[in-house]
Amino acid sequence: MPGSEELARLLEVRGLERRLGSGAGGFRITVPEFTLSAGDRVAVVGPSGAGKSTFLAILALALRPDRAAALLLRRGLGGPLVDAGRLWGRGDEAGLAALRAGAIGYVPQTAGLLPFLTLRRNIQLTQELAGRPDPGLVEALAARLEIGGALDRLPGQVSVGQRQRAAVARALAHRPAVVLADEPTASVHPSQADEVLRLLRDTAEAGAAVLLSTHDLPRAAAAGLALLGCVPEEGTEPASVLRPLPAAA
Ligand SMILES: Nc1ncnc2c1ncn2[C@@H]1O[C@H](COP(=O)(O)OP(=O)(O)OP(=O)(O)O)[C@@H](O)[C@H]1O
Repeated sequence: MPGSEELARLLEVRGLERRLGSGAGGFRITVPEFTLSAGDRVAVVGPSGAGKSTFLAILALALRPDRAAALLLRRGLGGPLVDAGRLWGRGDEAGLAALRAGAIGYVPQTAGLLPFLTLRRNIQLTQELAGRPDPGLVEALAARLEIGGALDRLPGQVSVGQRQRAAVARALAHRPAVVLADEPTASVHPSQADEVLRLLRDTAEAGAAVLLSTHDLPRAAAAGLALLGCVPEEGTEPASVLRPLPAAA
């Protein structure tokens, strides 16, 4: 019988590797072991170009790993751990799409909103794909992220910060088990950045796991996030490894 710690585990990675490009112009990222459980809040930190976005894109199932001894995701507490590595291996695009839609909320670094849909429709999209419509939650997220007045505008008609906050709302609107946010506070005003972090904290307290990347180590540490380092490795080619870091003093 699995223990309660195992049942709370929402994401599990072991022996993961991905290479981008080749030779001196290439890059390799390795993740020996990484897990996220319900309630976890983790910040990936590291220098620019160290591989934070690549790591998040792999976990979001947007980028295929070259090798993964385990890449497991759970759609929610009580559900089974699904082997995404096996889905990649057998080219099961429908299975991967269902796992992305049901388990993951992803904020890409450049927001990734569809330009021909209003902010409201962009946010509703994750609810539709997951089969969890909830117009009240769209309104509540928009109000909290201060984009309520912009919901019926297109992404091209709002500021970069408003687009980024809409991307955060879209990633949370379907109540995913795992939230992956690539620098979600990079383009927003400092007071709104704190509110984004509070919203992600509340999301974790409601039973999700939250992993974000950031260059703002002081804000992440002050918000009580655990730190995961994307650490450049010495060697013949540019490479990084993901390792837990001690809590910042
Ligand atoms: N297609 C590619 N071919 C070769 N190298 C690539 C490719 N795409 C990205 N890279 C390299 O992979 C490394 C990791 O990039 P990534 O965007 O994941 O870093 P990051 O830590 O998120 O950076 P930043 O903090 O600046 O956003 C970089 O050194 C980048 O130059």
